Amino acid sequence: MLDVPAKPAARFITFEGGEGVGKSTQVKRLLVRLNRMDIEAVRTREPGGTPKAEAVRAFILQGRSESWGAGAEAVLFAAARYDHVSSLIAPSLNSGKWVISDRFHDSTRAYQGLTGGVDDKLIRGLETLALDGHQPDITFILDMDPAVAFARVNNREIEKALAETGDRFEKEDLEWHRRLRQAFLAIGKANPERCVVLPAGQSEDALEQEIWDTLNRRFPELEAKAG
Ligand SMILES: Nc1ncnc2c1ncn2[C@@H]1O[C@H](COP(=O)(O)OP(=O)(O)OP(=O)(O)O)[C@@H](O)[C@H]1O
Ligand SMILES: Cc1cn([C@H]2C[C@H](O)[C@@H](COP(=O)(O)O)O2)c(=O)[nH]c1=O
Repeated sequence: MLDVPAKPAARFITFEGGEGVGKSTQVKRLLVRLNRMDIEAVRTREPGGTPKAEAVRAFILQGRSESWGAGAEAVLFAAARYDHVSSLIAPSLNSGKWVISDRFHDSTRAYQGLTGGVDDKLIRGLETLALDGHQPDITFILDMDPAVAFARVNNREIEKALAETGDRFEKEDLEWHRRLRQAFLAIGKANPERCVVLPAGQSEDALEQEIWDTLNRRFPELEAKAG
C-alpha cells in the first residue's frame, strides 16, 4: 500500500466579536495560511454567504427590519443561516473543505439575545433549526474595548460608504457596544470547549500567530501535516 499522508478532517471555524475588532482581517489571513498548506478552505460570512442569505443581509443592514423588533430580526438571521448551512456550509464540509465564517450563530445570541433581549428559548429553537447539528469546531471571539474598535471602523468608513450603505448595528451607542462585548465574553465563558477568547488589541501579525498556534494545538493533524 502507498504511504499517503492522511488528509486532515474538514473543520468549521467561526470568528465572532463586536464591530471593527478585526474578524474579517483574521479570516483572510487564516485562509492564506491554510491555502499555503494545500488545505482547501471556503471563506464565508454572516449574515450572507449565499445569494438568498445576502438578500436577507441587505434587507436587515439597510435598516428595513428595524421597526419589526429584535425577535423578528432573530428569525430573519436564522432564515439566512438555514440557507447558508444547507447550501454552502454542509456541502463544503462534506466534500472535505474547511469552512471559515466571519460571524455565525453566536452573533444572534449576542446581538439579538443577550443584548437585544430576545428570549433564550426562541434563540435556541432557531439555532436548532438553522444549524441542523453543524456546530463550529472552534470559535474565536476577538475581544477589545469598543471605543478603540470604533476608531478602527471610522478609519474604514470612507471606503465602506463607497461600497455599501451603513450597517445599522454600527450606529448603536458606546454603552450598547459595551454590553455587546460583555455578551460575547459570557458566551465564551459558557462554552469553553468550543470558544477561545483572544485579545484583539494586539497587532494583526501577533493575533494571526495566536490563532494559528491555537489551531495547531486544537487540531494535532494540522501540525502533523506541517511536518
Ligand atoms: N490588529 C489590528 N490592529 C490595528 N488595526 C486593525 C487590526 N485588525 C484590523 N484592523 C483594521 O481595523 C479595521 C476593522 O477591521 P476588520 O474589518 O477586519 O474588522 P471586523 O471585525 O471584520 O469589522 P466589522 O464587524 O465591522 O465587519 C480595518 O481597517 C482593519 O484594517
Ligand atoms: C450574523 C449576525 C449579524 N448581526 C449583525 C452584526 C453586524 O452589525 C452586522 C453584520 O455586519 P458585518 O460587518 O458583516 O459584521 O449584523 C446580528 O445582529 N445578528 C446576527 O446573527
